[in-house]
Amino acid sequence: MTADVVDQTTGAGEPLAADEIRAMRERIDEIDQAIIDLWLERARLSQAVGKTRMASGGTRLVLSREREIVDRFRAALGPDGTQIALMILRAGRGPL
Ligand SMILES: O=C(O)C(=O)C[C@]1(C(=O)O)C=C[C@@H](O)C=C1
Repeated sequence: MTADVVDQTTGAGEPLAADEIRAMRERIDEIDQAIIDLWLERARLSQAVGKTRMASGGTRLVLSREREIVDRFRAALGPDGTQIALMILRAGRGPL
């Protein structure tokens, strides 16, 4: 059953629940920003590694290293981890 008055922004049916949800959302927003910042920092580092390697006459990619990264994400997060790792890698080195 739905409460008589549902808070529009949180979707909660009671004021106390709405307060709790707002507090948890604050932390969720902080975490999301940290993920965005780390994502961008990692992409910049990945591009710098690629430039350094290619300037030294090396290869654009190191697939054994990519496999290691995909394996780590899959071991920690399951099948979603594989997808996340592939997106993270693409953000740095570009599409294969
Ligand atoms: O670690 C490297 O050698 C990188 O170039 C970085 C990175 C990555 O984004 O993690 C990117 C491309 C390579 O194929 C492997 C890994």
